[in-house]
Amino acid sequence: MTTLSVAGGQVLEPDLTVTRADVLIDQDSGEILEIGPDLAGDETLDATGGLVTPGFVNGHTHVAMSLLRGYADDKPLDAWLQEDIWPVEAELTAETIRAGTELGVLEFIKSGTTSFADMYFFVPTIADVVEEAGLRARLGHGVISVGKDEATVHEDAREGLQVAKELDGMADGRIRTAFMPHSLTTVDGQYLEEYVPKARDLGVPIHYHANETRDEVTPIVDEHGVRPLVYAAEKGMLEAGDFIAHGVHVDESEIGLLAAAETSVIHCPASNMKLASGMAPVQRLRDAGVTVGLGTDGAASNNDLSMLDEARDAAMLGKLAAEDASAVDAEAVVELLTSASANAIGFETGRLEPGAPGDLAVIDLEAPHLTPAHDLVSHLTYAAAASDVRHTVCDGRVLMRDREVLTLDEDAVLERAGEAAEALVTRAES
Ligand SMILES: N[C@@H](CCSC[C@H]1O[C@@H](n2cnc3c(=O)[nH]cnc32)[C@H](O)[C@@H]1O)C(=O)O
Ligand SMILES: [Zn+2]
Repeated sequence: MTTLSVAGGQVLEPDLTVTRADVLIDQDSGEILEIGPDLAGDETLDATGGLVTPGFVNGHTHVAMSLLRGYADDKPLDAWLQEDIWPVEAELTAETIRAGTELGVLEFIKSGTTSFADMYFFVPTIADVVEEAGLRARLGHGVISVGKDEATVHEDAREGLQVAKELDGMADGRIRTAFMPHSLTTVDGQYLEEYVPKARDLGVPIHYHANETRDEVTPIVDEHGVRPLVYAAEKGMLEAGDFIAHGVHVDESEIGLLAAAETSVIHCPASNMKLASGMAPVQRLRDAGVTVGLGTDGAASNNDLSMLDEARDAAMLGKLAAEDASAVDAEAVVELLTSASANAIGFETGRLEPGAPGDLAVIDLEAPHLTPAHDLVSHLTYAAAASDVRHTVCDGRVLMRDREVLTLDEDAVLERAGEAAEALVTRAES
């Protein structure tokens, strides 16, 4: 057995108290062995002056959209997708996806994120990059029917099932999958009826965008006479382990449905603010017993992939939505950032305790904006930034040491991403 000791720091425990301790990880199993004083390991990571936190869990993203960062801003969801994003995405290739995924996961590692859920195209390529970079992910192929002929939709849906089946368990189990119809309005009901049961047979969860904008709610109410999440339940898409992205425009009956079904919601505050979609009722969801995770969504609607930024946004927006400064408090936000997001996407990560996966980040506290240290949970929510992350560890493997990423060549990734993005946009605009 080889071991890694993350030594000399303060450790954020699952009950959100902070203890001076070392964390010892078995690098063969990837699990945390012990948390306590003076734990020597074969390899040591210096956490002196730092806070050891669970690696952050990004519950909803489209990681390769990093290439579209800053390409199309300042539009609402529907126009943004149809006029700008989809025409460019039509030109994506596996090579472009590789470059964009490398760029996105580089940003994850540099900002302390160790696991994420992703919906996109060319998923086997995404899985290869995740494996090499050393992260943990739940991956799925986004299935859309609008604007496509029937044969193409069946092909798309079959690819969704195939990805869910074949990639599950890859990278020593760090890669899990889900079936991911894009949303309740972009996939016609007949396809949901046909393919959701097939995904159930594979035993994978279902993940989709839901109730993101009012324009997504109204057509379902008009056409089917029920709220979107009632419609989702009718289609078999609201079960324990499933998770929806956004959940902005949900009414009390839908909140009750989510809680009863044990379907989670991934809150994406930056994307919701930027596209002016609205504010998810995070406090009401949590009060009703719904598991709420946190996600960045894609970099084109954020425009960064830092979960610490997302944490602050979640706190600020949560208070505004509830018109209550005590809503979505710092402790709730740290749960959203770690254990709750992990629970939402079906991972055991997000907590530092013996037996849990060795996924963590060390935050450097020796900075003006993190001084004094009255309350480190408050600092994580309100004051810490991506650039404060000193080390990142996933499954017991050091992915970043002293801000040097060990699993990717940073300069090469940036260069390839710049070239791929430029070529992509040129293809789309010619
Ligand atoms: N196979 C599908 C791909 C879907 S991937 C997931 C899609 O979600 C899109 N997306 C990104 N952010 C959002 C959002 O906030 N709401 C809805 N869709 C989004 C993204 O651009 C991508 O097209 C197809 O043939 O089009
Ligand atoms: Zn999305």
